[in-house]
Amino acid sequence: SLSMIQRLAVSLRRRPAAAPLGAAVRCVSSASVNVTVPLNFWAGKRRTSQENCNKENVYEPATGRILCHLEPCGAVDVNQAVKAAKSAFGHWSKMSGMERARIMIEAAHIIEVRREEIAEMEVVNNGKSITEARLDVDSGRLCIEYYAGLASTLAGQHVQLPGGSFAYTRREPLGVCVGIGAWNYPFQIASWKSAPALACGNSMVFKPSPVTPVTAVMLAEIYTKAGAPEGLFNVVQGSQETGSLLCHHPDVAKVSFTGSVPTGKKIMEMASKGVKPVTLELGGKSPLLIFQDCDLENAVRGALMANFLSQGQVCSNGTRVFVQKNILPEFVEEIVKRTQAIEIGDPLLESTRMGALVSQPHLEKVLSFVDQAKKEGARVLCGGERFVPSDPRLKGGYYMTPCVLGDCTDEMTCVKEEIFGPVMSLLSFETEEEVLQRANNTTMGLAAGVFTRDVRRAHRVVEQIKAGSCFINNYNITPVEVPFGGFKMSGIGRENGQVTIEYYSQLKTVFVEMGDVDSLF
Ligand SMILES: NC(=O)c1ccc[n+]([C@@H]2O[C@H](COP(=O)([O-])OP(=O)(O)OC[C@H]3O[C@@H](n4cnc5c(N)ncnc54)[C@H](O)[C@@H]3O)[C@@H](O)[C@H]2O)c1
Ligand SMILES: C[N+](C)(C)CCCC=O
Repeated sequence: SLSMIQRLAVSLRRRPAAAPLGAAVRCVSSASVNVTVPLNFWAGKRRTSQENCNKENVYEPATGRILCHLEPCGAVDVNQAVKAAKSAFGHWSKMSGMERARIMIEAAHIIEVRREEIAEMEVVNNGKSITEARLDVDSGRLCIEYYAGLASTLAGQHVQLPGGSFAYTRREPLGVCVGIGAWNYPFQIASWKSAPALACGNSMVFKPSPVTPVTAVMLAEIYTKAGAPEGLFNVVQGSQETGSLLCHHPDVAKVSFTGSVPTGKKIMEMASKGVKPVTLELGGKSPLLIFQDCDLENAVRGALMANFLSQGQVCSNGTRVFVQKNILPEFVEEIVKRTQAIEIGDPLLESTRMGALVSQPHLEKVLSFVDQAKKEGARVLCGGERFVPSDPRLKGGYYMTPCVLGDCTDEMTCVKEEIFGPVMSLLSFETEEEVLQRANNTTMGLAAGVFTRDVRRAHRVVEQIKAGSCFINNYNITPVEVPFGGFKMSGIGRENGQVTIEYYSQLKTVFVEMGDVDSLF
């Protein structure tokens, strides 16, 4: 039961703290870190590529400096990683759920001990604030703890058949699973994918985004240190070519992908060649519905959480903020005031609430969405401009001021397309029926939010919203105990929650005959 595993978790916590691993970096500051260790990892060790690849620059978003070089994996490296995962699968899949749980709980414990170090590296590689990075690390750890708890509960069913015969089902792992991640939550995504996969007895080869390759390798080291068999969790670096090699590999049983809709379609197409199941966690353009009977203070807080976490680079963001006409002026005044007060700057400072966007090209893309919105008639109520911090070390960083766009209409590009930056679009509405129709008028369906004090309205509205995660009087919380994933083009399958066990395992039915074969021949 869960309580038994919780007791196990507590008993492991009482053990002495794990010693920091080799590549530990403490107390970093922006512009001070250079990552020189190899970033590929298979069969229990960090590895340099065995191929003559062209190294790619990886940047520190806060400063624009080169942080490290990435060696993309080609076919030889990918084969090595998959071979290691296949070998580890043989051993891991034979272990009991309790045995697997023990190692996963130990990994969670090491993450807890190394929380600050992992969070700092996430900041240095991604640009988000240290405050948020700590929460991401916690979410990764909690996910591993949660699935450790479920590992020992995996079970089949016994079915009585006539004449004393019976059948039973076995819940079995799939084999080598591939995880492919986006750059916005590098450590959290690697944890959210590996935790259910490993709990079910699978092994994994994970490919992070080439923009943020650093922290997934730390997770690989942690699993190894926790006692996982060599090859259980491997990391191969690279872009499309590496991802494509993984999806097509004959020894890969499943692909779990987090990223954009266009790439998700390609992943599905590649996986279909081998009839491999896919989990797709894709983009969104989610609506946030603010009714006049809401608690306005909470609605403003919700809208800020729905738009500005991680510099607005969040798949589930509620970027289409529909506000009921009567409260629009009051809402605008408050949201603009609070948005202008967001502290932008060095993401490693405790006071910073908004760090740097992930890359120079991405910053330019987001700013061009703001320009386009202006051309199409939206009014910039605040922000939407490049920001240069006063600290000379940060002058080359990728900062912008968070933006609120007023006078938006449903046809504008800023309202139709995922911007993936700190840009909130405000839309006015009059009736519940009208706003529901407009909210659902999108090809995406990842999330949605509603702020109202009317409990009946709240449930009536979420029932009609076509989205995988609906928030009532809150936004962008993702406890690992509940499923997360999209409707429509926002994805297939779910991450987190008990249901994800089904996406990383398969049922075998065994028929047992207790009498003679009743042959027709
Ligand atoms: N639903 C979710 O849970 C979730 C979470 C985070 C991000 N996202 C989405 O991710 C997007 C932003 O992330 P991104 O820019 O890294 O996305 P992306 O689609 O460009 O890349 C995602 C990953 O796919 C890899 N990739 C790209 N082309 C590939 C190919 N042909 N074959 C195999 N792999 C390939 C990339 O190297 C990267 O690792 C946004 O649309 C966002 O909404 C969704
Ligand atoms: C933890 N958040 C902020 C809800 C992010 C979920 C993952 C999507 O990008």
